[in-house]
Amino acid sequence: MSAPNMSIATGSQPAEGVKDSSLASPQVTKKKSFYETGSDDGKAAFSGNSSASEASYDSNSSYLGSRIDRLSPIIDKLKINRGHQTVPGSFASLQADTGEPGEVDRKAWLTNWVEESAIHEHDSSFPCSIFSDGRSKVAPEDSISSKDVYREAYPKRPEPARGDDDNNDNSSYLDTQGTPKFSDRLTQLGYVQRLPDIDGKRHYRIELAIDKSLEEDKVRTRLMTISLSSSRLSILNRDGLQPKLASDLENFNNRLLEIKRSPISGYGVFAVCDLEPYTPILIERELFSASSFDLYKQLDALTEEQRKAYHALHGHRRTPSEDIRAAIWRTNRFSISSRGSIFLVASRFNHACNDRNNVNYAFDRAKRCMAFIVKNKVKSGSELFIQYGTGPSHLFATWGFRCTCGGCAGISEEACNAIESSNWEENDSLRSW
Ligand SMILES: C[S@@+](CC[C@H](N)C(=O)[O-])C[C@H]1O[C@@H](n2cnc3c(N)ncnc32)[C@H](O)[C@@H]1O
Repeated sequence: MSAPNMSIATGSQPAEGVKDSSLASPQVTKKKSFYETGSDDGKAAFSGNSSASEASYDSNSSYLGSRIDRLSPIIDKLKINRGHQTVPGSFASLQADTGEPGEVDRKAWLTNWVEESAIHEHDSSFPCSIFSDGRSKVAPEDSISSKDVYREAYPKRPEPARGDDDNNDNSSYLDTQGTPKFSDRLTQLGYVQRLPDIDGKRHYRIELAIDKSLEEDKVRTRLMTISLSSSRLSILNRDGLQPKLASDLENFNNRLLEIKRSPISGYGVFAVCDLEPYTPILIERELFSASSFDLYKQLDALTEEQRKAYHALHGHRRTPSEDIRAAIWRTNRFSISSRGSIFLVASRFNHACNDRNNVNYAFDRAKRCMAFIVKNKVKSGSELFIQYGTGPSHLFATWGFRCTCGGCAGISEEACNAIESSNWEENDSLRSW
């Protein structure tokens, strides 16, 4: 669809504050700089001399309340994109035929460059959103997109302009019940400010308020990005050990999985309902991460309750004299950047070889949490397995157990003896992920 009268904010003029009356609160009682309400991240994002960052707003506004982390000033990045003719991804734009700012805000949306055309800036530059991590472009997987903002701003897509047949499809915005898809998305339109016309075209500054919880809502790993608000999970152990978790660990149940005794060995993790492929079943923050050099220091830093939970984990001693604290760490750690991280619930996953393991996992470095998803359909009551190592010999040499998963041939007595007599060569393999 082309938008012949669309114009993009240049941001070349300083923002004077919130001009728009419906996106920001009409009753501006207190003007406040974004520096005051943003998180540290948000502050960093505004460390440049963007005039937009000086914008004032009503901190009590439902749109720009304290949940808002930062605005995305359009202006700085114009220089970066100067001279380019196209940019992939989304950017802020305005719908055609807007009038006064009051009208503009209702029609403003983020639009996708690939899908829709827009009029370039007079200097061929493009407005972009700025993220606190310094990116200027909106990646396809970012939650900030035309549809997000659009959905936030409008429960229903407005009627297309007369004669604009291309614009008649709500399917990407609304689900079969007519309610917005992804309504959990939290991107919000900040405000729109009319600037002086340039070359007879209307010009606006558009600022996007990105809800702080937008980033917090996502768990990003190399396998998947999970939107917490649309998942049935929250990050377990996010703020330290949950009360009662140490004592309840052995009965843990998050309505997708539970810990209980396993026919394979000790405790295991089991599906409590039928699970579809790729269902996230557990997102758990690490209890701590350690190397063999600072393990005891990390353990000393745990609370009493955390330590109790740690000591309840299974620990395989390689020698009778091995310190049980080290044995527990070696038995349960997940390898992350050459350190070993402990996850209390995830420590109960048993291993299965070959196709028997049905759970994948990957780490979100920013949030320090491991996300587990099922690989294939899993029946309620089935045991959930991850893969620790490459086969029975490796498992025995590294963790000292003989695999009984049923998915492999196991390991013979002779092979075990051979490994044992090789003097338990120091094998520091970690479970990889
Ligand atoms: C990280 S723990 C897993 C949970 C453990 N079953 C428990 O009770 O806490 C690893 C230990 O579980 C046992 N285990 C895990 N997978 C196994 C398998 N496939 N066959 C036999 N034992 C297994 C071994 O004793 C291993 O050292």
